Amino acid sequence: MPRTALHRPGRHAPAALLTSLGDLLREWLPRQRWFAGKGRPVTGLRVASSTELYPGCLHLLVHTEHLGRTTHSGSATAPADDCYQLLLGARKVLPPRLAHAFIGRASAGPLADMSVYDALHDPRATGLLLEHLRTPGAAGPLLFERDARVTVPAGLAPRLLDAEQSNSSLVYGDSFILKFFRRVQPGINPDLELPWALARMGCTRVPAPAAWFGTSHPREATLGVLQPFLPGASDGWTLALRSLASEREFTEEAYELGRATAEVHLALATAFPVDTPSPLQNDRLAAAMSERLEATARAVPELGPFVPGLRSAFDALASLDAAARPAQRIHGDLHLGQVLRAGRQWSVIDFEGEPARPVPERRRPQSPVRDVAGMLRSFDYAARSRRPWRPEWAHRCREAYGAGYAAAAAWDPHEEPELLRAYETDRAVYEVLYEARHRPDWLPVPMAAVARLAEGL
Ligand SMILES: Nc1ncnc2c1ncn2[C@@H]1O[C@H](COP(=O)(O)OP(=O)(O)O)[C@@H](O)[C@H]1O
Ligand SMILES: O=P(O)(O)O[C@H]1O[C@H](CO)[C@@H](O[C@H]2O[C@H](CO)[C@@H](O)[C@H](O)[C@H]2O)[C@H](O)[C@H]1O
Repeated sequence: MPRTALHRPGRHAPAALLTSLGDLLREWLPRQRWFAGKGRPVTGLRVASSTELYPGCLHLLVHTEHLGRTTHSGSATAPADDCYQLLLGARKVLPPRLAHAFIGRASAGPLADMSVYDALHDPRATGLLLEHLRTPGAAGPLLFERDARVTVPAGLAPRLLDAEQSNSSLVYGDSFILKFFRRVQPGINPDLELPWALARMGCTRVPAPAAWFGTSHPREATLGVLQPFLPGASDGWTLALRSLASEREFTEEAYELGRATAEVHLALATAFPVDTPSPLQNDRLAAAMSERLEATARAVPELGPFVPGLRSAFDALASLDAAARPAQRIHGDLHLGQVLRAGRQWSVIDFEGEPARPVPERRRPQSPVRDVAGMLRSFDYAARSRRPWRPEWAHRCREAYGAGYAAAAAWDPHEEPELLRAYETDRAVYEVLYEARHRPDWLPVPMAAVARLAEGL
């Protein structure tokens, strides 16, 4: 995957650029949906890499520092230092068609008196990104690579998706979609690694990466992945809400979704054989889940009263013998928004794992039950996100999903009730923290599940 390229810095020294951009970014970054440090002021900013794609278009990797944060794993005030990928434009006069992308006017430094904007909204900049992906090679520390068997036509019109996302995505001519990772961590991103390996195995459940780019400086990291765009596809969340609104069943779709999940798991187990398959240690798993529960309760006080009830799910897991299913590579953040249906075929996307976890942890083999629990929680999310609540709808989806999974995998996740309950509980706890940080209005949705799970229901 990403090879090493020579580092050629941009025209302006990072420290000088910061004079122009520091104040603007300190204010703009925390307002972005993909900004992970919600609720904590940016206390430090550093430009780790700058590459001038053309005069007035800068590719930047920016480190932000915050006051401590509560991590997913429990340490209450871990030092927080995140790295973000930005594509910025700077113009003397911003044309009205880019007004919505305006970040601010630089008052000092090399960009003084220029209007700075998010260049992912600028077809000239995003067109050039596609051109680099079409014609692999290096641009400063950036290295563009492509699957030589795929032809990417020139001149495809770019459009930025306006979905509420953890990253930013650009659709090119309804033929390809480029995921531009926002929060960058060192190492290969599983969202390139897993679909690439699955595609090589002939697994058709995943759009195969056509091209990708990364950086070698300051450390190797994946920055973006181009895949075929599935035209006319709808995501599972939209389809589930549509089914609920029209009081239609979703069991057929859920069954097929179960099959698709199992097929992806089987393919992942083959593509990434675990050298010495050791059974997962339930007591260690339960301890990690309890730790996340405690940490989340510190960050979201509403969770406090439910902690003892929720912990009983982890205690039950700890007292079990080793899990029957060996650990393997999994999706890691499976929910209805991560599956696309085109015709009758479900495809699975976004193999990044839980965005808040460090990449090495996301790449670790885990129980496939974690993914199953993610999807089951998602049926519950859909059923509870609108009134009247339809718990029986979610229940029927659950059953159908398990049956579909068992039909393809020859084992039924419902046969491991303690493990499933522990993973569902852990997922609900993750969702509480996610919603508290990113979408506080949605907090009642996972909290309703928390109340139910704490009662052992
Ligand atoms: N191959 C694809 N074809 C069609 N639409 C896609 C494809 N990949 C992603 N999308 C759309 O882009 C959205 C965001 O993609 P996703 O990988 O989930 O990004 P994020 O990690 O930012 O949430 C999806 O919900 C889906 O609507
Ligand atoms: O941005 P990602 O898709 O990687 O995932 C994150 O955001 C999701 C919300 O967009 C969040 O999912 C939660 O809400 C969904 C409905 O919007 C629901 O389908 C999921 O079941 C629920 O977990 C996801 O947890 C988060 O990682």
